[in-house]
Amino acid sequence: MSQSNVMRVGAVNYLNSKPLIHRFEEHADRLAATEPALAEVRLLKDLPSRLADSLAEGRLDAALVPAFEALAEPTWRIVSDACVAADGPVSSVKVYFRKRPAEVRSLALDEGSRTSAALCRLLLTRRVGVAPQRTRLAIGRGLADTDADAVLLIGDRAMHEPPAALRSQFVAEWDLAEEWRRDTGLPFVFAVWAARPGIDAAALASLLEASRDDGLVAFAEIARREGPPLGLTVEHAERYLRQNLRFTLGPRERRGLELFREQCRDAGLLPDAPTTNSPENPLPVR
Ligand SMILES: C=C(O[C@@H]1C=C(C(=O)O)C=C[C@H]1O)C(=O)O
Repeated sequence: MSQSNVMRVGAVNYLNSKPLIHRFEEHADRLAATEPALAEVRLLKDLPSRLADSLAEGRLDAALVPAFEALAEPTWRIVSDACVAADGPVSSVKVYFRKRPAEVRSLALDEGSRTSAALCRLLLTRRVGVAPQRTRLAIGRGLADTDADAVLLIGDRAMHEPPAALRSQFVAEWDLAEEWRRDTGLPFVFAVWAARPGIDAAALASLLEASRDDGLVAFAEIARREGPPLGLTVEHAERYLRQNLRFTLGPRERRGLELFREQCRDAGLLPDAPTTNSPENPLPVR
């Protein structure tokens, strides 16, 4: 906990995370009556990659972080079974190829991503044996701003179809959760709630679970509020929340996450050492 007894919680600022923080402040106020750790909770929103950095640097006490970072950082705990996952196409994590995957030498990676960036590298290595030079695609940039052979886009900006003229530059397109599912038969977990040591994990978990459970029955309301400002129809936004995404770390999601950890270790993207919530330190059970 920070010195002032404020619990600083960071959430991803994409549409895909809204159901996880539905009426978060109201739930925090209600639970504060019985949970002293929740007496003062502050919610901040940022890109997933920056949330992981802020948690690592002590600017946050807990955050919805890229699953890859949660697996990499041994001192964090995954504190909730609320997550951002997909069991089939996710529709907001796309790789656009200017060359056939086996010929890719340069890869531009969305600045907001850590998990999808690792998954993209993993799939390219495992499927076609390439390890391209990586560059960063800054958050304000798009497909037209890079001439990399392949480009990873995630989140809200990946939900819009590229205009036809731009699209014609690309020879292939991967939806990474769909590709993962094709190879493994399992869901893919993009983000999980992680906390620094010393945080009242049980109190925080009750808040995260209450918000998520409320969000799960509010897709229509969230889509109406959040879709149009992003340039999405309400129907599109609701379909995305309802059909593409999964918000609970169930047994299959856990298996997907463990397999991702194993494959990242095999590929040298994660250390061999025990990491967060590894079998030595299991994932939270509902
Ligand atoms: C499904 C998505 O999941 C996000 C992808 C992340 C990543 O690649 O590191 C991190 C957090 C998630 O919110 C998306 O942004 O489209």
